[in-house]
Amino acid sequence: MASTRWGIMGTGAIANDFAQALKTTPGAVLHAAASRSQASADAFAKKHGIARSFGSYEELAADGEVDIVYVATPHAFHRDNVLLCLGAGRHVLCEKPLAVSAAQVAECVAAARERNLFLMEGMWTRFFPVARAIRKAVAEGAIGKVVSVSASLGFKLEPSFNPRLYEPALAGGALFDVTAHARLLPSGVDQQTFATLEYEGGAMAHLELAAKRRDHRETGYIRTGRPTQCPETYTIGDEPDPMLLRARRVEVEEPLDPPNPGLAPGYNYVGSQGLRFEAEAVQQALHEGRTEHPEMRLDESLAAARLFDEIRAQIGLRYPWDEDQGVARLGASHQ
Ligand SMILES: NC(=O)C1=CN([C@@H]2O[C@H](COP(=O)(O)OP(=O)(O)OC[C@H]3O[C@@H](n4cnc5c(N)ncnc54)[C@H](OP(=O)(O)O)[C@@H]3O)[C@@H](O)[C@H]2O)C=CC1
Ligand SMILES: O=C1OC[C@@H](O)[C@H](O)[C@H]1O
Repeated sequence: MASTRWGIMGTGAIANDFAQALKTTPGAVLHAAASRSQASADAFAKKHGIARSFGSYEELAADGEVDIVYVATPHAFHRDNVLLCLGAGRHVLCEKPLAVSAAQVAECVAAARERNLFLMEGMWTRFFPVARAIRKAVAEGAIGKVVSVSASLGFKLEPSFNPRLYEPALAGGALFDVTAHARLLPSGVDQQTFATLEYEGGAMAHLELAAKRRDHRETGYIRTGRPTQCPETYTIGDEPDPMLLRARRVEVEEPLDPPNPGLAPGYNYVGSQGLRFEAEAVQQALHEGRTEHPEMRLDESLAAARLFDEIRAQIGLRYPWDEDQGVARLGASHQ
């Protein structure tokens, strides 16, 4: 297998995990790491056996021997970091979200397309064997037509765990950090309504009102085998219901190595050993001369960014740069 020289931008928690995962990725070469400080870059490079270390992101972007840069910085900087790399002629894999507004994502996508460079948002779980097996089963009609998907993902994110999550200037908060994984894109508002209700005392209810569903049999459920971010077993198909005559349920299992649940040694985040599937997929796309990955297209990142803008406008979640980006004010389009 041809090799791919990776450059890692940022030396935080996920950068560590990605470097760790690259060590188990066939064809991956840990070529360079960059930090805002030379000392951090050196320490990171030493820990992971990386050949080159740079004390600025600009130096990494300028390294012509880097095949692709993995951007692992806080959300608020993704746009600038991505544009820096693309501007220097580097392919880019950027952690989620690709950027923090639709306008910013559009800038990144335009820059990549103009320069004919590879760009992908790091939706890592999409490349897990189990996720691919689910998509295949659904595409083959194993559970019939899916008309409803609901996703739920939550963590107890303590400020002490990672302060960036509480920092507006770094685009902290659950929307960008966690919702980015769920990717529920809007389709046909007349057909389905999702409502979230907040009760006195803080309780919340999530309702799905479907006007199009013809019969229960066509409802697709995806259940995870275990309560963890990266399950290895999913059951897809109908909700268990004694009234169902033609239930179609399929169990899809693709164990991780080392297996979940739990933190694999050397990693900061649960399931991060699975980052290697994403790295491998990106490498293959590069070797095929692609500028987008067919399983994680840029149009999808754009659509998700528009959805996030909309959610932010509706819930009044404002970030410091919104005035410049034209992100709608609370209620501006919903009064
Ligand atoms: N796929 C997944 O499941 C996960 C994805 N992520 C994503 O990865 C990205 C980084 O998250 P994570 O590694 O947890 O974050 P960390 O805070 O642990 O690391 C971010 C790194 O970015 C660099 N950085 C640049 N500018 C700043 C700044 N102003 N303040 C703080 N750090 C800065 C720092 O590296 P340096 O000092 O070397 O420049 C820092 O170590 C986010 O986009 C996040 O959503 C995170 C966790 C899991
Ligand atoms: O993407 C993520 O997944 C795991 C979380 O703990 C983390 O904060 C988030 O960035």
